[in-house]
Amino acid sequence: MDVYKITGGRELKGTIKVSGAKNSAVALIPASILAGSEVSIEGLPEIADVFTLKALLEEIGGVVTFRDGTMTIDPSEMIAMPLPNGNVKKLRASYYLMGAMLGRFGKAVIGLPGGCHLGPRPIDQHIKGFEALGAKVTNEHGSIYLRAEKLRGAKIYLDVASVGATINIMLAAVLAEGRTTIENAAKEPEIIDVATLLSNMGANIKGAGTNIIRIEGVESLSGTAHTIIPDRIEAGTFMIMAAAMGAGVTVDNVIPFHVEALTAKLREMGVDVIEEEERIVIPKPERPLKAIDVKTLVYPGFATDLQQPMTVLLTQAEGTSVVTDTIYSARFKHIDELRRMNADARVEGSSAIITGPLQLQGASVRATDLRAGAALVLAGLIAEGETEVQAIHHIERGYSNLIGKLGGLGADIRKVSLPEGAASGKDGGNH
Ligand SMILES: CC(=O)N[C@H]1[C@@H](OP(=O)(O)OP(=O)(O)OC[C@H]2O[C@@H](n3ccc(=O)[nH]c3=O)[C@H](O)[C@@H]2O)O[C@H](CO)[C@@H](O)[C@@H]1O
Ligand SMILES: C=C(OP(=O)(O)O)C(=O)O
Repeated sequence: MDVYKITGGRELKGTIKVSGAKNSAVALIPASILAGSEVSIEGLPEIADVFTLKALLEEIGGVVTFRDGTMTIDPSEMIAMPLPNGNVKKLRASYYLMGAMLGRFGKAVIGLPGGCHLGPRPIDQHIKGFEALGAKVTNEHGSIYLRAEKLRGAKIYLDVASVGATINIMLAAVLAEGRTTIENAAKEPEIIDVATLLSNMGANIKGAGTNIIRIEGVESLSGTAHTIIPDRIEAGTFMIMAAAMGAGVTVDNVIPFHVEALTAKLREMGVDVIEEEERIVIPKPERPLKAIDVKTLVYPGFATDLQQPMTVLLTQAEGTSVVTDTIYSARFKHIDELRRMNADARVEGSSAIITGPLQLQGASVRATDLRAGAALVLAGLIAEGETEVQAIHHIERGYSNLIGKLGGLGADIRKVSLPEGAASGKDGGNH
């Protein structure tokens, strides 16, 4: 079993480079299924979710290479192979295979997806969209079966502005006959990135990034080359780490506009955030930081994916902070682990209440999901003594070379392989 061991208390200093966006990557790779010829995507992060999607494309007959962050995918020999089990269960975003395979083949069988356990993660809006386009959708023995004689454009109103449903409906609609309108569409930057790839493949999409997306179906799509956007959540994680332990940190390869909600909140805490064209500089913050309230919202609001690392930073702020997650109200499993590390934090309904500042203490803790893992790494960087973070497979689904990147800033963090059952104190099992 692999764990991260962190000796806390070291200042972070220097430049840290952000990788390509996980939440774009996991949609761009399935989007390649729709092309008639080779697609290449540059700047992909080397994370478990990307390797799993590569394996899934190979399972359906894709010829895929992945070197130095560039994936080339030849989709021409792909077939509508059912994918009820195995790799599809390893990530939430395997649900994008539904839209892409339905669009290309008029059918798909995809096992219900995995991903982080953040409470219920329904896909009813995806299904509503597929049905509106003319697909018959059934759930048989834990797999979603999608079949369509012919997909026809439709007007679809999303009851919730879901990123996943917006992208999945775009994937299914680009080759459908006629016009599709997605109303109350989500506006996240990853949606624009996917629409850009599809447009460069020959799709006709207007309005991505606004709440109404219009798609005119086309006959066919062809291969293209695309460079992925930077990961705003990874960038935000590093900004929060810099606010907590930085002595002058530059976060490189970030679109400052994408992290504005976080920037505003850090400034409210008293952290100086300097925005440059593709970089953000955080000089050593003055102490004490101020307590603040945070509410997660759909983009451009404060991202739910940054809520967990933010709660750790707030243990270092003076006063009481309230963090409310309106997207995933149960995304607080890391709070119990933080309490083990001496944090004064508790959960009430969909909020975490944190009082600081308190000296965190190293402990053996377990990542319950991806961003909980990043939060615990941050807690380890702050804490006095050694912290062992278990279940790091969650972290490696979404952060590329985290150890190397933080080590480059001066953190004392290493990955250690322990014999099964040898982790300190707690069990390290999978969920
Ligand atoms: C709005 C938001 O912050 N979305 C984030 C969420 O997206 P993720 O794709 O997980 O979630 P969605 O944006 O699809 O869903 C947002 C909300 O709508 C609900 N829902 C979704 C689909 C559906 O069919 N029915 C339904 O009720 C969800 O339960 C959730 O409360 O996590 C992703 C990865 O962590 C992030 O990239 C997204 O930015
Ligand atoms: C929860 C996340 O990932 P996923 O939706 O892929 O589980 C995340 O990116 O924070």
